[in-house]
Amino acid sequence: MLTNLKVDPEQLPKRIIVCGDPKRAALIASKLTDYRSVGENREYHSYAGTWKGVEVAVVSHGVGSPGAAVCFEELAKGGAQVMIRVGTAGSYQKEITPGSLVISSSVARQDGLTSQLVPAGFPAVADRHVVEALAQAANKHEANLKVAEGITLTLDVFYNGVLEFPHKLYQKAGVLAVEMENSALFVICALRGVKAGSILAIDGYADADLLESYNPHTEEMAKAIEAEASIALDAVIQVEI
Ligand SMILES: O=P(O)(O)O[C@H]1O[C@H](CO)[C@@H](O)[C@H]1O
Ligand SMILES: O=c1cc[nH]c(=O)[nH]1
Repeated sequence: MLTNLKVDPEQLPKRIIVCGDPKRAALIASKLTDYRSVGENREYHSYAGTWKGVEVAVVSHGVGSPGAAVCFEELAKGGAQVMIRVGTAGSYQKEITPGSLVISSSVARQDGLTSQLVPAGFPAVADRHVVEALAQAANKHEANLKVAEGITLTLDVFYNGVLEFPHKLYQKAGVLAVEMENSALFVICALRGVKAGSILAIDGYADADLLESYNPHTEEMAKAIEAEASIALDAVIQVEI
């Protein structure tokens, strides 16, 4: 039994969609045929079912890299071979508009978790086959969906304190968007031999005052999350394992 997930590895498919919000996990799982809960503990809600005839799991990992890392490590221990994160992120670039999607090809590691796992020079990169599968699945999705691909940032901070966020630097460097768990996903999957990728729905501009403006509960976001979920499910069954 996986200790924190409380999932029996025998019940865990090798192709897994991960996402922060347990309610999003339930929503994605509801798209599967014969979906069932295979475990529930803390923020970790796990489901299994089939997508187009292939066994897939959907697991929530909560907010922030440390808690998410526990989830990713246990999934790897449980036999995961592909993990795709279906997340949300704030945009750094004017043309990456709210409601659009970003496929993260690699991550700038500004989280505390991975710096306690690997040296500073260790890269956080998605598996190229997963990136390709996501790009192809996105291409086949509805024509007017905006999808970009590139470098994203993982931070630990969501609401600011007294220090400046590094937003302007990363914006200048061409980073597309910021979120809070991809660094942990890409590093842990690289260490454990799991193919990883991530697709993110953009919920606004990250350099706005989030305490005032953050609202991921809009119809536009529901549509974007629905689209990224279908794209990720199509991609996760395409990758060779
Ligand atoms: O929507 P999820 O997948 O949780 O991703 C983003 O949303 C949360 C912040 O609200 C953080 O977990 C961030 O990474
Ligand atoms: O980490 C996150 C997630 C969504 N939106 C943001 O601005 N930041």
